[in-house]
Amino acid sequence: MSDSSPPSTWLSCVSSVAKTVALAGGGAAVVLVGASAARFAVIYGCYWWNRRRYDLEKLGPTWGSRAMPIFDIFSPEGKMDDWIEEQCRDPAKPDRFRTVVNMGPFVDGSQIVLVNDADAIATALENPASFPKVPMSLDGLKALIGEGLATSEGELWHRNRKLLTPLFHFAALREAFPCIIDNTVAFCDRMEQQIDASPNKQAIVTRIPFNDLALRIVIDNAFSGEFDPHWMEDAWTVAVRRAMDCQMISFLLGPLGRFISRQYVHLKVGQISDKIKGVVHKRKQLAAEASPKPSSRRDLVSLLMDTEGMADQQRVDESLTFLFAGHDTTSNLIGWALYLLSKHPDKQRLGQAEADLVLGGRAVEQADLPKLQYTKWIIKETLRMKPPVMLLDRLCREELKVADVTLPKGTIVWLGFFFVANDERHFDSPNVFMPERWDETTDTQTGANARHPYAYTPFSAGPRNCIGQKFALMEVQVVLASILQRFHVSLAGQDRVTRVLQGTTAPMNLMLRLTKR
Ligand code: HEM
Repeated sequence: MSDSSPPSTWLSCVSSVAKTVALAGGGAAVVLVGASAARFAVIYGCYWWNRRRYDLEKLGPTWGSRAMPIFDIFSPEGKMDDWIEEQCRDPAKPDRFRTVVNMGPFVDGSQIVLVNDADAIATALENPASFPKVPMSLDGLKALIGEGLATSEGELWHRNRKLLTPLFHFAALREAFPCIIDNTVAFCDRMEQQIDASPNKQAIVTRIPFNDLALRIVIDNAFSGEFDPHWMEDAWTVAVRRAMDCQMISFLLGPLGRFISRQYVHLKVGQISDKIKGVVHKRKQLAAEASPKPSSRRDLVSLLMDTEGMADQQRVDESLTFLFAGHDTTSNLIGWALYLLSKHPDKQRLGQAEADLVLGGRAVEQADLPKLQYTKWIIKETLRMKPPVMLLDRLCREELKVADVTLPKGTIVWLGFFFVANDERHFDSPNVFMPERWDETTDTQTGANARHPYAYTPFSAGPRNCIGQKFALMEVQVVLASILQRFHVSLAGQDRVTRVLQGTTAPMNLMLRLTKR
């Protein structure tokens, strides 16, 4: 078009482009809304049809009539958790209303039932073939971490579990210890510098610095620190956020949504995978040149490299799994523990007194861990009251008996660890933060009164329990003892902390004030 074109020609050109874009956008929106509405109609239709198979009288009051619960778990207010807690904790409710709770439809139209019964949880977790992970939930996770230990099943899972178990043996944990303490001391030093530099001699911290610390520890342990932790933190945070958003899109739009969201998540996860592949190739090259490895420690990558016949993609997926499973969980546990300690200064003082007695002025050593008993109880109690994983979903490939209710094949069960561990049928005064309850010398729930072994399973149980449990407990014990040794922790401002599900259950709005002791 020449410079001399009259302005009206320009205008009509722009306006027709705008019209076309608006029409296309409007059309797409109509298609999306129509597709979602149709999908919901089918889901609810299937759900109402399915409900005939249930003795609804025996399922507790329903949440599902209000909404599809799967969407509420993404809401920052955590309304559904509060509702469940209300139901489960109300002593006026008949027992069975607290044991089996009708949670409404799953995204494929099947019935979700929350199961708060230790016997039923035991049956489901001990028989993964009859009660596998829910394929549709796994699908979302696979977009993020591929087909690693947490998302694989059958023979592949079995082989990988056997292969990766040595990473968590006593000797391997001993090797991992220096990296945990070095990162923790550096974290405490940074906090002290912030306090010294601030006019009112305090540091205000959210849950982010704990997240960074936990991620650094995993990166160092799994990859011998071969990544830039800042880059990895940012990339990982974006990837997890995208995966959470995309789960919603896949649920809303079905297979098409799943396809689109996978591509979107992959744009970020692909960058992380490329970095991991880079480490794998570097190690291969060094092995070929018979050069010494950058680290003589057997980290995750070296273990994966030494496995004959393992494809590089499998190595990447296992690495992503450890990044995912190994840092959000522990950082949230640290955040929740400090939150509870800030609300219970008397318990905090007991933890500080123990740190003073065992450590004096020096850093934690591995031999101190068995002596830091009170710190261990704080962790156990935090895992009971504020577990990073509140429940797990499973698909019933066979009937599941829960108290006097039989759930038919095809039911999606939510195994409510959290609700069982906060039920007065298993724990006295469950709403009270009482680390001392874990003192085995005074525990009244022993012998014939022994607590049900599945009444407290924050790391899950059975063959698919958490492989990183010992590592996580060691890490959190070191971090908490070091913080208690050096700082007072209190809430900065009003308590606005709520639970939010971001992969794991995180303390949203956590704002702590650290001052030097
Ligand atoms: C407070 C910290 C942690 C908590 C509460 C926790 C909790 C859990 C739970 C409940 C499961 C079962 C998930 C399911 O069946 O769907 C699990 C599995 C798993 N966890 Fe952890 N975890 C923690 C820390 C860690 C760490 C530090 C690592 C690794 C370094 C790790 C690695 C894994 C892996 C790989 C699985 C899958 C195991 C399998 O399926 O065989 N976790 N975790």
